[in-house]
Amino acid sequence: MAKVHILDHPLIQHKLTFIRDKNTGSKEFRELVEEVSMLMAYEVTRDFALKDIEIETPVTTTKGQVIAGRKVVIVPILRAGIGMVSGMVNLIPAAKVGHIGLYRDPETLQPVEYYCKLPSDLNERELIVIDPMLATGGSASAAIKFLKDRKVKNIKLVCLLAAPEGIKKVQEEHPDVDIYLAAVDEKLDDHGYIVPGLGDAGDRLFGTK
Ligand SMILES: O=P(O)(O)OC[C@H]1O[C@H](OP(=O)(O)OP(=O)(O)O)[C@H](O)[C@@H]1O
Ligand SMILES: O=c1cc[nH]c(=O)[nH]1
Ligand SMILES: [Mg+2]
Repeated sequence: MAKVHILDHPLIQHKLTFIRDKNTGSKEFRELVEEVSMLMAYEVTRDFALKDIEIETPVTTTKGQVIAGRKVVIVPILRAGIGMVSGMVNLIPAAKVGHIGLYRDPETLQPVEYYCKLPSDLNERELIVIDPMLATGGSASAAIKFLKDRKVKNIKLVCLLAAPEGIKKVQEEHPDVDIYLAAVDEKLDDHGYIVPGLGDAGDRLFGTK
């Protein structure tokens, strides 16, 4: 079974509190989501392998370590996942970015696909799927299945908040995918919103209703 990593770093938890606050406006919300995503990228890349290289300092020759050619694709689930891209790309600048467009039907809560653009060398790369919200898990699970159908093997899922239902669904359907979260919330409400949550992540990022 894949691991669930809760990233309880004080900086992440501090910023998450203001992300949750309904009085935080779109500008600050966007900035905070970017900052938390960057901090999360730091943990998500912790298992990246290093290789030794020789360099010259102004004083002498020495060995240094660099990341061993790990190729990454960051895949935001549109729309809300877009809010996490810049923070992730800041720390993994060589990453390509693929997009999967899914929205959750408000009646059925089922994911509906409307867009896909992925790099052609997808299956030579490690994939990091990003979306602020893991609620029923339908969207994340569908996005991961979509990628696996294209023969991708190494996938991680990074979300800000999750409900226990969403974690369970992804773990059951994709036991090979590690999940990285800033927090696990209590439950879903009758409309499939995470409680206490942060509301509609896409609407708060983009100022829509
Ligand atoms: O786990 P689930 O129950 O599938 O819910 C989570 C999904 O819902 C939200 O997207 P939404 O459908 O609101 O689309 P948006 O990003 O365009 O706002 C969120 O960003 C996830 O993609
Ligand atoms: O709480 C939730 C659940 C799904 N999508 C959101 O944006 N928020
Ligand atoms: Mg939304």
